[in-house]
Amino acid sequence: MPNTRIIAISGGSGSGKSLFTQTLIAEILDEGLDIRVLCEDHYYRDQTHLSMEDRLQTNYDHPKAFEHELLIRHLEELKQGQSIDYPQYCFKTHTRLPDTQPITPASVIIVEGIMLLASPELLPLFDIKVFIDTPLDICLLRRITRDLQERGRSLQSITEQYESTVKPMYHKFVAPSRFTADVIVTQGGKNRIALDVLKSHIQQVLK
Ligand SMILES: Nc1ncnc2c1ncn2[C@@H]1O[C@H](COP(=O)(O)OP(=O)(O)O)[C@@H](O)[C@H]1O
Ligand SMILES: O=c1ccn([C@@H]2O[C@H](COP(=O)(O)O)[C@@H](O)[C@H]2O)c(=O)[nH]1
Repeated sequence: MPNTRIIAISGGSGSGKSLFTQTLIAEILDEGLDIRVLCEDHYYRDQTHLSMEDRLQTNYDHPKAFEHELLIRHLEELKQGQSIDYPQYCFKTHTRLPDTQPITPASVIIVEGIMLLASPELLPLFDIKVFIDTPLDICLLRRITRDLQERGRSLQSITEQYESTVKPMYHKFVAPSRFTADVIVTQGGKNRIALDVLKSHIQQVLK
């Protein structure tokens, strides 16, 4: 697909990346414009060969936890006008699901995820780099609620994982990656002005 634009939306876990992205996508689709979204989470490595005990030891907040090779290949294929088999990931079992979902190319693709801007191999693919800058204590409060409700987690496992990997990896990888961003967004997924700025950019590309 000639001139495909790829927009990366990154930030800490619980910063509001998904809400921001889903709000943007819904408003663009409402206008009848065509756009795709890929979540970096779907590219967590397949761990079906590991026991549940071993899967619980994985550091999910390290760039190596993601199969970025596959994400790069998929973004390149979409840019070339080819469809991809989008992986599906289960947070409860910490591994890929057997089924994939076909995704067809579009002129604008949004990718969202924690390590997108912390991974030098991905940066050249992005036309716009956005960082959702939310204080870590707010991220944690949101993550607790979400992980209890949606990701089958206990409060104890959330707090242990936060101390052992989420917080240290945030400081090591995610926070410094904000300096690679073109746009820094405060107020999480509800920053109306930032949504409007990106929306008008996307409208210009698509119209
Ligand atoms: N500005 C905001 N105000 C209040 N709640 C928000 C805001 N941004 C996001 N949330 C909520 O916080 C939770 C985590 O946001 P989410 O977008 O899933 O984060 P991420 O994708 O960065 O992990 C969700 O329940 C979402 O609705
Ligand atoms: O199997 C898994 C995979 C990931 N996580 C945690 O998820 C977040 C990233 O997802 P967001 O949607 O950005 O919150 C990451 O911080 C991992 O710790 C997991 O717990 N288990």
